[in-house]
Amino acid sequence: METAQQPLQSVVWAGDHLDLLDQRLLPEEIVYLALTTAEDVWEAIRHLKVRGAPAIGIAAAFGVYLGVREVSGDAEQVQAEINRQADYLATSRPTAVNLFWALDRMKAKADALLTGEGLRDGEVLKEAMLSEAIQIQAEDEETCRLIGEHALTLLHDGIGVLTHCNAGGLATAKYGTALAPLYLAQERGWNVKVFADETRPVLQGSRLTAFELQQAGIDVTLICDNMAAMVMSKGWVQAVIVGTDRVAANGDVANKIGTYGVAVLAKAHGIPFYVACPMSTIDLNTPTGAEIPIEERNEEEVTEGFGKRTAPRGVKVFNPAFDVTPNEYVTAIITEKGVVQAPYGENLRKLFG
Ligand SMILES: CSC[C@H]1O[C@H](OP(=O)(O)O)[C@H](O)[C@@H]1O
Repeated sequence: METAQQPLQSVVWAGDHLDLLDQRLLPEEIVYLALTTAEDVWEAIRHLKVRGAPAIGIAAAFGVYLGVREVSGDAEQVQAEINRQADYLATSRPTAVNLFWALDRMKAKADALLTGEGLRDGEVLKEAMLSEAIQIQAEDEETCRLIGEHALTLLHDGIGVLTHCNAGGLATAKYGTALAPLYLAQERGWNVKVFADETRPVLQGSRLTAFELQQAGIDVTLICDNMAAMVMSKGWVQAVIVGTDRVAANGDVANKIGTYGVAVLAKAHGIPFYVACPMSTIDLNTPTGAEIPIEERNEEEVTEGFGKRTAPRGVKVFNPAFDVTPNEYVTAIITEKGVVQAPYGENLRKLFG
């Protein structure tokens, strides 16, 4: 799926360091940071320089390699450091399961080489970690393309789509999850009108989604989060499609704060609410949304903005970065293996075979 204007890549392996697009500076500045240590990657994830569940997992995978590449010793000594670096990177953010999925995959790869193939050479193991991180990124690009193909079967030429936050190329290896079908629709010459919620308080919608889609030449209208109801009431939206950071085994969906409200509005207006995600975002080990850890972030994200303080000093602030949409509001979950509908408990388990 080649589009005229490909979205910027958020994570780029540069041969001996990681070039990472500092998404905090978008849309005004396009700045790539050269990361050389696991600490650099931890800090980039924590402070949303890189964000979006798949992109976080990809960055963390490279972070494991950056964390062990200077270590000397045999394979067992290097494996111990791999596990230590993975456990450290796992503390950067709590909600997006792709972070833990990617780190577990790096640890499992090392374990398979040592126990399965009897690897003893530490240098070979380090190179295997780099290869695995590169593989994770390459697989995510293909996964997002497939998600786009399946999602497109639910949309049509001339449709109005509303999305919340950014689940585009900036949140993944390329193409995105929720935005993937929009790029594909453009390639097919469809006329799709997108309404992008600005997504307070960090404004991923206005800063990132509106930026990505405008760069791609896709018809996007930016709205404040509190305008979604009116836009739906005017009949301008025929589908909502969002990404997610973790889908529980029963189909409850954790996503950017405000998503639950959009899902309730969609139901109230009889509009389908679709969630697009790779299987790596589906966490069968978390039974329901109640068990998904919800990250709370600094109050300054809420009280500072537009270059000045926008709230009285000392006021109490609640700043959850995510909320959970109960599965009964989810029309379908779109993955690289196809579209999943309720009953989610049974059908998500089937997805994994
Ligand atoms: C394709 S995952 C995108 C997902 O990640 C965002 O969260 P954050 O920007 O805080 O990393 C948001 O929940 C998006 O839906």
